[in-house]
Amino acid sequence: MTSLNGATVAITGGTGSFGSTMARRLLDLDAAQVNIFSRDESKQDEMRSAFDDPRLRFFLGDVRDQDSIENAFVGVDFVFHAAALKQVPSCEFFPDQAVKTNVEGSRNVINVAHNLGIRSVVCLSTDKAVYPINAMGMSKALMEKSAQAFARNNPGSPTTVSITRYGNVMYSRGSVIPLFVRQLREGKPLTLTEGAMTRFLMSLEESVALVEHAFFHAEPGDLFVKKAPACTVDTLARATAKVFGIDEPQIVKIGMRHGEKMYETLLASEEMLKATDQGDYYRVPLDARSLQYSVYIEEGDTSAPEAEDYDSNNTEQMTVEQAAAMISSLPEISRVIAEIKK
Ligand SMILES: O=c1ccn([C@@H]2O[C@H](COP(=O)(O)OP(=O)(O)O[C@H]3O[C@H](CO)[C@@H](O)[C@H](O)[C@H]3O)[C@@H](O)[C@H]2O)c(=O)[nH]1
Repeated sequence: MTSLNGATVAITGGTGSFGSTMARRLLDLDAAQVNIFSRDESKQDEMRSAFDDPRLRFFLGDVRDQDSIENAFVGVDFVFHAAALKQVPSCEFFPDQAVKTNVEGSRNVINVAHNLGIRSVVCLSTDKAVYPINAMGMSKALMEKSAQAFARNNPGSPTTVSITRYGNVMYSRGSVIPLFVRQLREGKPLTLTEGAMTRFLMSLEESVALVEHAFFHAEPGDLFVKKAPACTVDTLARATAKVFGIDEPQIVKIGMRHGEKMYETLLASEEMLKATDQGDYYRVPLDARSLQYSVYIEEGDTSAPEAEDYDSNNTEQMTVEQAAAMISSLPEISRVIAEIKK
């Protein structure tokens, strides 16, 4: 199989922002069947009626429960694993829950895929997994490690496990752009945590293309990172206001939230050293050195070269105009503007 045409694909967390965008893309690519696996029956119901496509199948379950995963994975060729606890504050308050879903749940997904001989599993990760300071990022970092350890320890597996790591996806559920839009519509000031904070910005549509690439081209344990521009939160607030014709928005400063960083890193300098530049993204191959204890201790990497990391401060920085152009191209923004005009 060299394309997704005619393929059966399972998406864990399939009702989320990423999962449902991927589902739409797969249907457009003529996938034979797309299995949506998630916990929330009402979101499944909404998605069922919004898509109205018999190729979508819905499976209730939880990545913490292997039996429920198996149900959804029988006959599947590819898995996109997007199910996660991803809110920084909730993981901060309930870190053990983040471990159960993001670490143990991911391991279950990989194990079931391996047992069923599924061709490829792509695990969704985040820049918050790099030099993590909050429980969400730490649990995602462990998910990445466990995916890589699977690849290292199971060279004969029929299943290629890889990782795609992204920065902030614009307009994803619960994120800051829809919040700014709501505040603008209600005539309220924009709440700014810390104006100088920077974030990578990318759209869901461009992000899912990398998952497709990983399905077909990943070597076991590969990590793919989508390159993206960034901007400060102040620029982001002004750009969102500009899209609605407001040049000087009212802004209140609320201060940094629990577990936040001033900037995010998509690739650590150590990863950057091994990365190959593939145009729109970087590929970091698995470090497949034997972890046999003496080799690990006595034969480190002697080259000790230097590299910079790839972070939201040293990537391309957008101006208000550039960020506004990016925001106004989002389908959600067109919908809001059409609603306002009604
Ligand atoms: O009222 C607010 C809320 C947020 N921010 C700032 O806006 C930026 C983006 O915030 P948000 O959209 O909440 O995203 P993050 O907290 O950066 O996390 C998102 O982006 C990650 C990828 O980096 C994903 O993994 C997470 O699931 C997702 O919530 C941050 O600098 C916030 O400090 C404000 O200025 N005002």
